[in-house]
Amino acid sequence: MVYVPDTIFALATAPGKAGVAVVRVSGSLAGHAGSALFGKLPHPRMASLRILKDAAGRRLDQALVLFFPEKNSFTGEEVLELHLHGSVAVVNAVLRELSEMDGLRLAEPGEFTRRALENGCLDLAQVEGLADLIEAETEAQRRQALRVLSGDLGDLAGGWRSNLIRAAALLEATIDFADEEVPVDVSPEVLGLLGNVRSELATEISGVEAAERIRTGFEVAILGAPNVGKSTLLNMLAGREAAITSEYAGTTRDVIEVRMDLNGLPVTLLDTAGLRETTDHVEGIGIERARERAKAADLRVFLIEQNQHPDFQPLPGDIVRTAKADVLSDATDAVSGVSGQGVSDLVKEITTTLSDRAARSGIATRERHRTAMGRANDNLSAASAVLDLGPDHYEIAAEELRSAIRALDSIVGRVDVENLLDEIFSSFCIGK
Ligand SMILES: Nc1nc2c(ncn2[C@@H]2O[C@H](COP(=O)(O)OP(=O)(O)OP(=O)(O)O)[C@@H](O)[C@H]2O)c(=O)[nH]1
Repeated sequence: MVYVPDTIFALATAPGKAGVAVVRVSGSLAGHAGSALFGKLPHPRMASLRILKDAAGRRLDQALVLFFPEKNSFTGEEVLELHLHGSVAVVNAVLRELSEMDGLRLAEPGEFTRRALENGCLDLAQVEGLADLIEAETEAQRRQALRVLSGDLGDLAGGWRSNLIRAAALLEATIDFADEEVPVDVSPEVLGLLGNVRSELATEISGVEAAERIRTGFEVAILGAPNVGKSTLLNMLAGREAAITSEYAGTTRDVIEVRMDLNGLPVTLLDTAGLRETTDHVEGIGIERARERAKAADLRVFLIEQNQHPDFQPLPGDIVRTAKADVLSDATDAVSGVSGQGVSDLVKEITTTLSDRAARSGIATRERHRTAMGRANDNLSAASAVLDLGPDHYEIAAEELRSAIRALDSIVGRVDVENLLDEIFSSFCIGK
């Protein structure tokens, strides 16, 4: 018997009051469900305004409906989209009606996308790109996610794969004809192919860290002595009173985090406890935390009082500013969280520094990709090393190439990823 998956349905838009709410149905009974709700199905992929009715013929809503035939939809299955009036009551009534139809059930989180993957409409990297696109809050995140969703990583891995398959084929041919006189030495060509793939892998591997930062956000820590004005500056940057400020030194004790969009870059600003020697136990813990978080941050902004020597060592690339520019006679390189003096300049410098780092990102965006590329790279370096030992060792080199191909295949989900799927899809919301 052929296994037919259930037909699933869910609200695809955010729950709550809205102008329009979209309910999506996917599976072999999607068309049936549509006919039951509003009669004849519209032309494939053409919007049509219909009256939806329940089984007893009572009106549920007037809605724009779309029908996508099998193989011509996001999931690869028949898909029905109902663009309803976005009220809780309308959505609930339609979901209730669908749940009463035979063979239909509510979708699990990410189940639509999972079906798209299973039906070959998306590869695994694209699924990750889609998850990132839905999470995207800033321009940099949107652009990066869209690149992965478009399949660029799959294309790149596909190119490496073809090169490695050609290299493996050359080796296999030599192995198969080992007893005969082989006129050509294949190792230069094989080494050339491996060299190209390895250098591209190295570039991509080195870009993952920056890409991860774009995904999860850059951390910028504001540091300085107590009372120098760190919290006031953070509030000015955040545009709201995120941190408590006061004239008492030692006000900020724990690390305060504010997420913001800094000219398209996702940034988490950290306000930290003022750095000083203290006998106060709780303040001491805060200062220790401040130092640790600041060390791990992507960038540090040091605020110093005029004419005071900081008792800390900025790292290369860190930003140093004199505090309280508004009360200084010479406000060069100074900033004020009270008057706003120097703030746009500071924002510009933070943005430039982080943009330079963001520019190092490649197409691969996750630790999972880095691990797979790293494994492939190790296999290829092992293969290159044994190739130099002569044709007797080609068998081992070919095995290393096969392992490298398997590692690269895991990026797009061709192999070895069953155990990852639950983890990846659990981060999706229902209806996606
Ligand atoms: N004139 C002037 N006063 C400021 C400025 N920034 C902060 N202050 C004042 O300095 C005092 C300390 O400000 P905070 O922002 O709480 O300083 P902080 O560095 O976060 O202090 P801790 O939490 O103790 O580490 C407050 O009374 C602020 O009003 C500034 O740019 N100009």
